[in-house]
Amino acid sequence: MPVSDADMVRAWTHVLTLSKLKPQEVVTVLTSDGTHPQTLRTALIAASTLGARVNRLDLPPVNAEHAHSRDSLAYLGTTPLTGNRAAMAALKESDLVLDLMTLLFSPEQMEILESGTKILLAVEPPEVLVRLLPSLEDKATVGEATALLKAAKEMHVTSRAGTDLRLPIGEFPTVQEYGFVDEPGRWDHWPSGFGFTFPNEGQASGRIVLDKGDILLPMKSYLTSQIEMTVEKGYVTAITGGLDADLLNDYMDAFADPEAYAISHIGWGTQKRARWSTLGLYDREQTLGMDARAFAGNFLFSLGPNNEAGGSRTTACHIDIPMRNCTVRLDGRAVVREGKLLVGKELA
Ligand SMILES: O=c1ccc(O)c[nH]1
Repeated sequence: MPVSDADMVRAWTHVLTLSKLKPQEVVTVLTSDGTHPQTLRTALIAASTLGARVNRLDLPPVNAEHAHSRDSLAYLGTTPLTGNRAAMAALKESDLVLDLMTLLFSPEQMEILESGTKILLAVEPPEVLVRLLPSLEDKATVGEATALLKAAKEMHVTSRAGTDLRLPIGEFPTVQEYGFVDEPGRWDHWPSGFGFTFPNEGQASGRIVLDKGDILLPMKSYLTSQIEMTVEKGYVTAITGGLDADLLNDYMDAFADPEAYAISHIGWGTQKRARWSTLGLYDREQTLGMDARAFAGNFLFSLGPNNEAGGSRTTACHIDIPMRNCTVRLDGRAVVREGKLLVGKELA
């Protein structure tokens, strides 16, 4: 559904206000060839109207010779900022970077954040951005979830399909994604609504059974057959099943990188306005699939890099896998039960 410029300016104004943008602060809008023109046009208007000093930094796309998908999260690590001192200097001198290109999981993103610059990623199409406008309630819900994560020593994920995955945690920080950047040095993604951490290096173990309807990203596919993964010492050591498993194995083989099989971030969706079924209503290249990552009650895990949380793995291959109908326990206490997000006294 098209979105009017007026609605998108109002949406940007809402998000920039939640991000505590002040007059005279420097905002740099980071763009590349895949940037959505309406998202860019309305970001510039909203930021300028709020009194910010607004720059635009347009960088050429990279990785075309490697990536098998045009999804901006499919091939990570190197970005147009790699080795680009002038661009890095401009971004580190900015108070806020609106990333309409995708720096996620890049060493450069971490370096910019360490300078105190805030980064907000916004690459979903305007109608998804407007439908999943962030709120202070989202921040509170994600904050409750990550507070439980922070206090826990082990995440244990099970399902009727056969998943039984043990994930010792505590070595890495938790990450909150609630859609705006209200503190210096913070990164976030608009739209979102989930929290996560990373398993202690080399300690994830057990079995994951992806069931029909679970989602693979960046494939943007709903499984029509089960995929079984064996997890040993933090890595997926076997991926078996039918055609869906063959397709995943073939895609991951292309990276020829054993680090691609490491368990990366682990958490669950808390966004009640996102839905499991939404991905099926979009063409593959229209969306990153953030509804799939954020829908309340999913168990979201990923394969590949962990540099986002200070880990040393920066593999280019990144697979996000939101699962339905899982039970997620933290030190024995359920936070999600058979795909239903538990809140308030249900968490007892
Ligand atoms: O917002 C995101 C998107 C992808 C990802 O793997 C984590 N967070």
